Amino acid sequence: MVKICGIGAGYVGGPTMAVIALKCPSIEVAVVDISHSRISAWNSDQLPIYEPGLEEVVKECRGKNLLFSTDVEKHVSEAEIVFLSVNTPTKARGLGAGKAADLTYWESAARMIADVSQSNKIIVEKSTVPVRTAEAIEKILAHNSKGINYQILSNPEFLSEGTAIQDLLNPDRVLIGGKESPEGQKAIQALKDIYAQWVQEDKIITTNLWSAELSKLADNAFLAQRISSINAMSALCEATGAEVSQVSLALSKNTKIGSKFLNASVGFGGSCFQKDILNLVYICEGNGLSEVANYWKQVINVNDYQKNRFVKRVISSMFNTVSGKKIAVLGFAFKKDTSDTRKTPAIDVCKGLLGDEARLSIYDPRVTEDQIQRDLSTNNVEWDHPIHLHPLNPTMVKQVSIVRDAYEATKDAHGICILTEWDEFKTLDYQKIYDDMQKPAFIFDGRNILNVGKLREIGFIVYSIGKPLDSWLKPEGHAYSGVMDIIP
Ligand SMILES: NC(=O)c1ccc[n+]([C@@H]2O[C@H](COP(=O)([O-])OP(=O)(O)OC[C@H]3O[C@@H](n4cnc5c(N)ncnc54)[C@H](O)[C@@H]3O)[C@@H](O)[C@H]2O)c1
Ligand SMILES: O=c1ccn([C@@H]2O[C@H](COP(=O)(O)OP(=O)(O)O[C@H]3O[C@H](CO)[C@@H](O)[C@H](O)[C@H]3O)[C@@H](O)[C@H]2O)c(=O)[nH]1
Repeated sequence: MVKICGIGAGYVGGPTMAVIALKCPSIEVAVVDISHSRISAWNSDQLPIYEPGLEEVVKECRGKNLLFSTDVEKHVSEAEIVFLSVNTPTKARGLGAGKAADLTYWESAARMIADVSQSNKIIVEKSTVPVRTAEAIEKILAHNSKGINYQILSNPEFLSEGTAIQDLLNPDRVLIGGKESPEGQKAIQALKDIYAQWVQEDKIITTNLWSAELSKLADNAFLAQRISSINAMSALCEATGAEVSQVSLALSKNTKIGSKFLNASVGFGGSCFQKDILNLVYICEGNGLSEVANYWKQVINVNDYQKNRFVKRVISSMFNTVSGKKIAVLGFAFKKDTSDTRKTPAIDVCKGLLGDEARLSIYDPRVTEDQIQRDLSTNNVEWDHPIHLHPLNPTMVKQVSIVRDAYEATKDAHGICILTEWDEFKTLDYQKIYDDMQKPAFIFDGRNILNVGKLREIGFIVYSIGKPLDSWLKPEGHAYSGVMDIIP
């Protein structure tokens, strides 16, 4: 039986390797991680991450051709192909801090591979890495090769959280970058053979290493750029009386533009977009391309502007202060159908409201109390490191209570902020919620999921991103005096 090993049992490594095991019963798949808690969760009924369909895939394969282990060295040494899916967060300190990718986890995995290998291996970069990282890993491996031949491939992952299993089972494309040498081509073919078990051949694209590495950064930059573009339009809609969902609809019918990633929101979140764009900016700067760097940096600036704008809107609408007022926060995950909170806009919005001394009552159907408290008490640069590497016992944020349902969160509240588009928020009994709130009762819909007309009929004062303003709310230019930016 062919043995493969996935290093890193996170959001990418876990689901990706599980789907390979499902689709390739003749391959033995070991998923390894340095985190004991993560591995024991993968071996339990409570998987460490929530993804629709994941549990079924894991249950189908675990104990047959899929195993999870902390014995990293054993499984790496036995494998013919090693997939690297370790985290590559933004560097927090030193050269390139705040922009460059932190390759500490990546490098330590590469050194470990060099130490324990006794046979030829194909090393597959699944993590998102700066362009030319394959060169660095090759240097580490070559320095300690003991005559072993390593072929490095770049095979970036394009899954989205919340739809990871669907995306893995039915990808738009699989991208494999490798060397043009005969050995490189042979390695590409070996990886192609795995994907070909369930992906149509014409969807498997092969390129050189650097194109594959850069394509992943470009992909995320283009997606995030669309969201910042529509979010920028949402501000203009509010100023002019246009409605952003109507503008999106009109744009989406242009086949040259297409319909996806045109939902205006409180801002994009997730572990990838900001980190990968910052990395791209850093690489551009390093290559002397300051205009290109500034172009992409603007995508993040608009995202920060959108989050700031939202907080200022809440505070200015509520008589320029939320001090001591109860604000219900519905949704904390960075998008629906995931428990992931990395870089969720909810963190910045909540911190902004806390900065004005609001009392927050937060409800999210999937995110734990402990996670929310950690996120609100941890400083920004540590967010995208894995949870189990965060400091223990963070200081609890006192003005925050985390509750078990939306009705409890909104009871006696002065205002509601919708920060994640969970389906259940669309069907709440808003009449009951209104009756139980302080008056005037405000709703700030950061995801445009609610029926504004119906809410106004009930009596709410409503703000919905990019929609015509309630007569109560002032146009933007006049609304924000005296309220500081939450994200400098
Ligand atoms: N999350 C996504 O949706 C997504 C999608 C596509 C690509 N990516 C990229 O994939 C990579 C992984 O992302 P993730 O979200 O799965 O991260 P994650 O933090 O969920 O998982 C990474 C895991 O790697 C483990 N790890 C770190 N160093 C290790 C080592 N030396 N040996 C063994 N295990 C080690 C960590 O303990 C952690 O469990 C990143 O580069 C990310 O940019 C993520
Ligand atoms: O029209 C939209 C679409 C998304 N979002 C927000 O953008 C963020 C990212 O969403 P999404 O891209 O769906 O989720 P991710 O799991 O972060 O997936 C992105 O990041 C992954 C990691 O690199 C890539 O693999 C995927 O292709 C890429 O879509 C979330 O906060 C969404 O709410 C919007 O505000 N408006």
